[in-house]
Amino acid sequence: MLKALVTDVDGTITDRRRRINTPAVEAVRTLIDAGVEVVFASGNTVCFMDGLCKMVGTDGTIIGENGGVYRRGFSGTLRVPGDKKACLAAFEVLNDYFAGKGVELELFGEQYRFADVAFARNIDPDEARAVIRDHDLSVRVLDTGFAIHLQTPGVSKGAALTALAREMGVSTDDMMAVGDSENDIEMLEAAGIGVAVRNAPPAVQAAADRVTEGAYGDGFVEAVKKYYPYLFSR
Ligand SMILES: O=C(O)COP(=O)(O)O
Ligand SMILES: [Mg+2]
Repeated sequence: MLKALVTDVDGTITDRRRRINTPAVEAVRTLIDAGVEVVFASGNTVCFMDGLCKMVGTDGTIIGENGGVYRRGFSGTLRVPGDKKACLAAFEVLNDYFAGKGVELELFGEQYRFADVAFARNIDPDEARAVIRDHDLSVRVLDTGFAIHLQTPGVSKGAALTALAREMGVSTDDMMAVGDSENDIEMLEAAGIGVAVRNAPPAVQAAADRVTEGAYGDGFVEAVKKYYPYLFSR
């Protein structure tokens, strides 16, 4: 029996422009009202996630900053496995490199982040990876389709999911995870059932147990209805 649903946010319960998919919100509320725990897992900041949890109606259990932070309920202790200093140092290296090519990097919500660094997708992530490699930096470059993130190794939504499952007293086998992007791969692998929505790139689809027919929020709703048919039979 699936006791918890862990879902990515951007690209999974939104459309391609990041507008929330309202049937996806309704599906989440149906799960919550039936006693299924719903966890949002995102590259976004804690404050963004808190607003989302309040307005959708979850208990505030979150994985944020690609697993760089996680928390059980609104009032739980915020765990911070990520290392923002290392990510910021790597960002400075990238910033200098791209400035030399006349390209300015635009940070996203830096003052609200505890663990990872996010910036606009106006550069090629593979070029950023090569620069990080050349400088021997121990930092991962993640492209979510909405932003580029820097994160320390070992930190992922999947690692946070495993730690959170322990705090929740739920086995990861009893969890379903849904996602759309490379920052979701470890989470899709860690959960008992991993579902990729149709817009996910091939490597993400390959990491999933199932890929939906529909894309974005429509794919999310399809997955929820598939695994919880009894909640949607009327
Ligand atoms: O913050 C991002 O870049 C993407 O967020 P997501 O993990 O909810 O897709
Ligand atoms: Mg996403």
